[in-house]
Amino acid sequence: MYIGIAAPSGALWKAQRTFTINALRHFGFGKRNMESKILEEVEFFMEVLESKKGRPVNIETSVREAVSNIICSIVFGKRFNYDDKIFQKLIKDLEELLSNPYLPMVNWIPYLHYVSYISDVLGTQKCIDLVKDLKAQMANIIEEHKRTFDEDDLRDFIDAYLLEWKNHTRENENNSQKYVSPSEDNLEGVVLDLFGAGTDTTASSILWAIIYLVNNPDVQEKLRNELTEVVGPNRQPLLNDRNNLPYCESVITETLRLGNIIPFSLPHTVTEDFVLNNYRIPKGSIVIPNINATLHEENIFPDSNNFDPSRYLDDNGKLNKSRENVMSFSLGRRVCPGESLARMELFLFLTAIVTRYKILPEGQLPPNIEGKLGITYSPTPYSVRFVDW
Ligand code: HEM
Repeated sequence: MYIGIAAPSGALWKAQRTFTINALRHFGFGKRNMESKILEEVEFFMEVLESKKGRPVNIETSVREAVSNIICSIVFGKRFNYDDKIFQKLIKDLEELLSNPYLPMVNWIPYLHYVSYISDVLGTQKCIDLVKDLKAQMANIIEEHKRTFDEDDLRDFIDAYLLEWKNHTRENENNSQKYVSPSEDNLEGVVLDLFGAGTDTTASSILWAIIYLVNNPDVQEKLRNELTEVVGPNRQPLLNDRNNLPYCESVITETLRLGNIIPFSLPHTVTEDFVLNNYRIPKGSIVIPNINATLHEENIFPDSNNFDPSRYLDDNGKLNKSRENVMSFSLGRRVCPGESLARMELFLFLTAIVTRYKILPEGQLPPNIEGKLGITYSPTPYSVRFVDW
């Protein structure tokens, strides 16, 4: 059975989420020492761009691999080489799963699963097979951890989870009042959720940022000017520089808004009957938060289809409050726990690229700004050129 973190509710969800957030923090999540892990990966990624020598390149797979390696190093305790066949298969399977255009519909209307008994027109059977396959790959990694587990030397998230499970089992043996805890059965699901959520989301956001910069050369120029004025042309910008780079922060916020990679968040279930604007919403209903509508609210984001980072700046070029209305990570108790990591990754990758390269279209026309909707909204494949400034 697949449980993970994003799917359950109630006590099981709470136990999974609390444990997961604490364990991720222990391994550097949201802390400054994440910076060196991300920068190590930025360097590998920049080597890929360097090797293209200004020729057109579709960087989708490289971006996904680079971003994925960061969550892999926290959860699995290691990064993979980009030509590692196992890693390539993981990334490919994940991409195929999340890009199925019918998957959101099947999530919202679960009865559609029955259609797959007649024919797999919606590709759901294919998705079930992909999840099985991905889980089997997670199981292999977990098995390897169990073989080499040492509770005095925790290497990563999987080890921390194994220890937590072991401790709860010991305690429950001596305690007649059993309580919900991370269970070993669910480890594959949790690890797969973290791998999926930590890979696809940020990678798609970086790919959107590049599209917007190529489509808006004036924004690219302004961003590069800010970086060279504040940081200089030869140094990699660091997280400490962030407060002095308001235009850069605005470009990232505008990418999160317009890129809008999870337009309908995740479906939530109503736990009690309630009334909203005279509509009765009974307990058990599935509610689909329309994040997309909030990100295109014309009163707050005038000319909302336009990529305009300056909307987050006041007359003195300082950040204003309107960026707090960009709810790409959702709100409330289920708000995305990966926000701070995602923002660090976006900042370090984007600034490394723009400090070093001018990004140009492959030919006459810039890449298409229409994306494709699966579980996430990601860009259609494109190629661009990275040319020394
Ligand atoms: C630009 C990047 C990202 C965006 C826009 C994003 C957005 C979201 C959104 C909208 C949700 C649904 C929240 C809800 O149910 O109300 C979510 C959930 C989640 N995200 Fe992210 N996310 C991003 C990156 C990440 C990263 C890097 C991780 C790494 C661990 C992550 C892990 C999760 C998890 C585990 C959940 C489920 C939380 C729960 O149900 O309690 N996300 N994210």
